[in-house]
Amino acid sequence: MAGAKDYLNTNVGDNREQIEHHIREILRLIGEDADREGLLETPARVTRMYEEIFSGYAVDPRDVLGVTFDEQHEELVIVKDIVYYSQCEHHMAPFFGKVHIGYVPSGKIAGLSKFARLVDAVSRRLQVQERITSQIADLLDEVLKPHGVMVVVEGEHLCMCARGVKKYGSKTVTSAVRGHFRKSATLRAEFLGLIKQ
Ligand SMILES: Nc1nc2c(ncn2[C@@H]2O[C@H](COP(=O)(O)OP(=O)(O)OP(=O)(O)O)[C@@H](O)[C@H]2O)c(=O)[nH]1
Ligand SMILES: [Zn+2]
Repeated sequence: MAGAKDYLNTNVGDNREQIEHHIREILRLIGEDADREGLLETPARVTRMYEEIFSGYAVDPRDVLGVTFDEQHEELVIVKDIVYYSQCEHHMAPFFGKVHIGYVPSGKIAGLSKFARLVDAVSRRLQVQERITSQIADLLDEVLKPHGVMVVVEGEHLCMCARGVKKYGSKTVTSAVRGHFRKSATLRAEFLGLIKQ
């Protein structure tokens, strides 16, 4: 199980100046004139974009789930179609899609917005889709201690479209199951049926 140090690394904004400097160097090294008008603000813009797309490094996802409520609803709860945007750790190219989360509470529920915040905290970093999927399942399992959790993630990877094999439109689907979902094909089928609607 990952500890806080595996999640909480840095606030990108604290390194703004150095990042701008290195982006400027990259512009120069790919053959651009970093001083031409159209590029003058680019290092600062890219750095601001990094602050957004890598904002997950400033967050411990457990804090996101910090507020929970005691509630005796021990039936399936699904939060589906949560949009995420991440960067693959191999090429630093975007991949994005939807996350579907189902869980069966065992006395503790989380606010619905917290599932979306959890998705952002885990995906706004360099990632692989499989790890996003299992980290969300493990964090929910750890914090809510539910009877079970199932997570399905759909993703389109630009490193497979814009370059390399150039297979535009192919989708990757990953899943993670914990607790009762592992044992019960009926519960998995109920979850999969409801996320398709
Ligand atoms: N499993 C997994 N693979 C990913 C993900 N994102 C990117 N990749 C893959 O990471 C692999 C890196 O392969 P390498 O052979 O080291 O890199 P490459 O030469 O750029 O590979 P090609 O993309 O085949 O040109 C590629 O097959 C990517 O499609 C992800 O989220 N999960
Ligand atoms: Zn990639």
